[in-house]
Amino acid sequence: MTDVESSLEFTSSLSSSLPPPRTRIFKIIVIGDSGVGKTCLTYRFCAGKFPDKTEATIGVDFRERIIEIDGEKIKLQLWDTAGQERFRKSMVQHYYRNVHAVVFVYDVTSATSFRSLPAWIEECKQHSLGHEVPRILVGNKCDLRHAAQVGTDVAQQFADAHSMPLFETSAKNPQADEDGKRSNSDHVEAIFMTVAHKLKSQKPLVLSQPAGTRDTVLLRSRREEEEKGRWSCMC
Ligand SMILES: Nc1nc2c(ncn2[C@@H]2O[C@H](COP(=O)(O)OP(=O)(O)OP(=O)(O)O)[C@@H](O)[C@H]2O)c(=O)[nH]1
Repeated sequence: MTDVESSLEFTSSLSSSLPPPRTRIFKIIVIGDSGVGKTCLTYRFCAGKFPDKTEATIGVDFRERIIEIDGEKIKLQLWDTAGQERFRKSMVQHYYRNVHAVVFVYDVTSATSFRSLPAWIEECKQHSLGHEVPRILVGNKCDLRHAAQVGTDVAQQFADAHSMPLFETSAKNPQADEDGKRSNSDHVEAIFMTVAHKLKSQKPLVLSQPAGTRDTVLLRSRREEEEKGRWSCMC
């Protein structure tokens, strides 16, 4: 055996004895009034489609997706929280524990849901979520443009005032942009990928199973569960 061969053999036996790389998990909470489309947005990102039917979230639903950025697999754990006060009460403390990012959602066809945003921001503040936690603002249901009550300019002003990027999107209908290439469904992807890129530069906070082993299976089985029904928790 040559020196090169023996060194290759050594390297390969070394790498097989090293523990497999671990996947970082990031918890992202999605909040906003009831009916703005939090379930549909998270489902679209994790299951790749608009759900056939939804019901008001009770407590919280979890959805997960593993994505790869710059060669590293990271897991986004989306907490789809209940918008209705009566379904939130017992859970609120859990929502805000160890949060890595927040997605605020309003419905572009509901001025009320937009007016509620300061209250959602205040709730975050009361649970000690500082400005170091990345936050983004999402105006959903853009496929219903004709019924819009919240203009982009007003939403952008609000986003700027709170130092958040604004995305307007539709969890439902991909609509071709003027150039005919991009669509609102790309925005759903872009929204969570933007968050992921921000999180990627953070230190590992929670470690899960080795990448590419149980996580993938877990994700698949959860997707299957999504197909069958809901997977929720009221803790
Ligand atoms: N047209 C349109 N309808 C949407 C869109 N997203 C959600 N919806 C509809 O809006 C309704 C509420 O959607 P959900 O995703 O359940 O809303 P939610 O914010 O999770 O509501 P809670 O669980 O009560 O907090 C459902 O009837 C959805 O089909 C969208 O982008 N376009």
